[in-house]
Amino acid sequence: MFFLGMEEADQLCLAAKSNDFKKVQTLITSGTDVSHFDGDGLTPLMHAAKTGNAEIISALLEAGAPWNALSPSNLSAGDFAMEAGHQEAFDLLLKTGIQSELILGTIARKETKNEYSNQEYLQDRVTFSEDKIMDNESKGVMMAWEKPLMEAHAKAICTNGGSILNVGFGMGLVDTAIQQYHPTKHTIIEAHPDVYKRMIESGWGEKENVRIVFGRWQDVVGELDECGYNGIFFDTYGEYYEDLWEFHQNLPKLLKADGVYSYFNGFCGSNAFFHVVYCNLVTLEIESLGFSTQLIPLPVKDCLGDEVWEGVKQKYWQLDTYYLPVCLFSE
Ligand SMILES: C[S@@+](CC[C@H](N)C(=O)[O-])C[C@H]1O[C@@H](n2cnc3c(N)ncnc32)[C@H](O)[C@@H]1O
Repeated sequence: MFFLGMEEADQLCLAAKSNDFKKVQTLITSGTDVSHFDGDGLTPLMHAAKTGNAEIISALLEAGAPWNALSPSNLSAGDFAMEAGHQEAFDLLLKTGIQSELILGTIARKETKNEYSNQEYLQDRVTFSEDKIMDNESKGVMMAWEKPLMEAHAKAICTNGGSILNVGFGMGLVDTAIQQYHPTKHTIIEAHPDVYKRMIESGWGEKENVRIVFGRWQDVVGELDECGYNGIFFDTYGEYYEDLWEFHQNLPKLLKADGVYSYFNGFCGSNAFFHVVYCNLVTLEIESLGFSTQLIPLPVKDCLGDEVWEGVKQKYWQLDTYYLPVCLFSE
């Protein structure tokens, strides 16, 4: 099976591919590079994930193999395990992904050069067209294909009627849907001056039940009604997981005891496994605040033809299913 003259790192890929645990162990012990990509662009961990060998996967992960390396077709080891239905392998990779994002991801993202995550976005111009808002790098801030998702979010948070809070106006899709449920009070926080100006120009400031709070939610959260909201939705732009987490810490003092919270669940929308890692991460962290989360699958494949992304720099969503979070205080 092993070719004379073959580099040790390639031998490691081959050993993982052929389920040879002993050889994998020997090569790891002799210091072989566990993050090597073979001629097909695959790492030893990807090969092990394809065959589903949990023993080899554990050994590679312990030796520091990167769980988040990507193949030429943008698939990670976790994607391979998921596609092949190898549950144990998938669970191991998921656990590693969650732990690593909790620790290393946070450290890396904190090293941002700006005062806050989306400082440049909030200071630059945005452009509006009928079907999207784009930032000044031609990245989609909000796009019309999300309309059915926004309608579903509105339905979820308006279940009990009453007072509703939305963070991030964008194209006003979720707010338009919220208005259809006739909330007694509808508070909208928006931080971008151009988006705010457009809200005012299009009459949102004159609606009887609407209160617009202009500013970053981080700066205006103290102006909100304590334990006053029956439904809350969060969907900003250019912020990180840590920002969402920071917002979540405010939930217990904003949401009524029987209130419903939801957020745009778009983290890592171009890789199925990374997305699962983030779905789990948010669910776990929000659980520590006393909430249970239900993720409702919504098919989105049909709204997303190639024409949707014409002129847009990044396809921020490439998955077939969107998981809409519905979060409630646990009993
Ligand atoms: C993705 S869009 C929201 C789309 C909206 N859900 C809809 O249905 O059209 C994100 C919005 O959040 C705003 N935003 C970004 N950061 C914010 C912050 N820290 N506080 C409040 N709004 C913010 C952006 O300017 C943008 O209008």
